[in-house]
Amino acid sequence: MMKVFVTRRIPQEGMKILQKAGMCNLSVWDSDEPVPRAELLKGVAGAHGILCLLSDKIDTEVLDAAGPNLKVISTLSVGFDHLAIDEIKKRGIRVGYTPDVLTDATAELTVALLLATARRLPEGVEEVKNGGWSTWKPLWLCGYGLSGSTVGVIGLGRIGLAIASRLKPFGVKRLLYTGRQPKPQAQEVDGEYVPLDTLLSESDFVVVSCSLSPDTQGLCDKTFFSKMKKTSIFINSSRGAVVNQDDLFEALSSGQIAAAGLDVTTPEPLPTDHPLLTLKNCVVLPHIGSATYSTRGVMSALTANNLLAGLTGSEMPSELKL
Ligand SMILES: O=CC(=O)O
Repeated sequence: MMKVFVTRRIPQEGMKILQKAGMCNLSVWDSDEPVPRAELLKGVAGAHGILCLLSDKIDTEVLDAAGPNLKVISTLSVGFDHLAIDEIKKRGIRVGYTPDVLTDATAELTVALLLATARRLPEGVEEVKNGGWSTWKPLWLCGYGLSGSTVGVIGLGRIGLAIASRLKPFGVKRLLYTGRQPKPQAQEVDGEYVPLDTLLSESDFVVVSCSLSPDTQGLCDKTFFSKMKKTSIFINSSRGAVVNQDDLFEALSSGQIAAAGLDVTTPEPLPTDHPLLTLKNCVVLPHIGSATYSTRGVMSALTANNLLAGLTGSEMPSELKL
């Protein structure tokens, strides 16, 4: 039997696959809350496989605690910035992740967040509840629309492209994008590859959909926001650390940009007394991009199948090329 540590309660689709395989000695941190670090270090000792989440930092200390048996780390996420990839590669450990299966759900959520932010839905809902809705007023709760607008996507990967193709039918006039290189798939959305400065100065909506890497860490800072229009909206559904949140707070409170919608923050959860939460023009969601019942079930199954393939040395449905 192979020893497997699962760092959280996960949708049953994945657990059933692991149990049915009959080859795993399963140990599960059976809670909806994250495993404490000390329990993680204890739980992985001698493990052949680790099934983890994006909230578990898998670094040298965890790899050392697991020891030489460790063959595979399978993460229930498309992002892998929580994994010490260089060290994992050096040790010959394989990594499974969950691309593609969460693209639609995450793109949908990003569009919902963009519309909610641009049309000020949370503020409107609040006004209805607190009696602020006195009558129909021509100048009240006005926001910004997509029709005739320019949208800029930073990182036109799987999710960025899915966001762009959902936004286009709202009447978007120009779709700009940046990234390491032009993408042939951009044709599907008439995307124009432009320098970042052009994207920032011409877009009415700036949507961040890139992965977190040393290149993108802190990319959205004071200089970045200073290049955006005063009427433009900033949306991030990738990773919180792409944004300098102090600079974002400044840009939002000074009127440098119109509004921001974030599905990701640093840290997560964002403390309830965080300055960003005092702003009416900032909509913050609790990292729910992939949170549909069906998507989470499919992610769970894929994570389990990746893990099993890693344990048996066979081809993984979704292996991260290291
Ligand atoms: O953020 C979510 C993921 O990486 O799957």
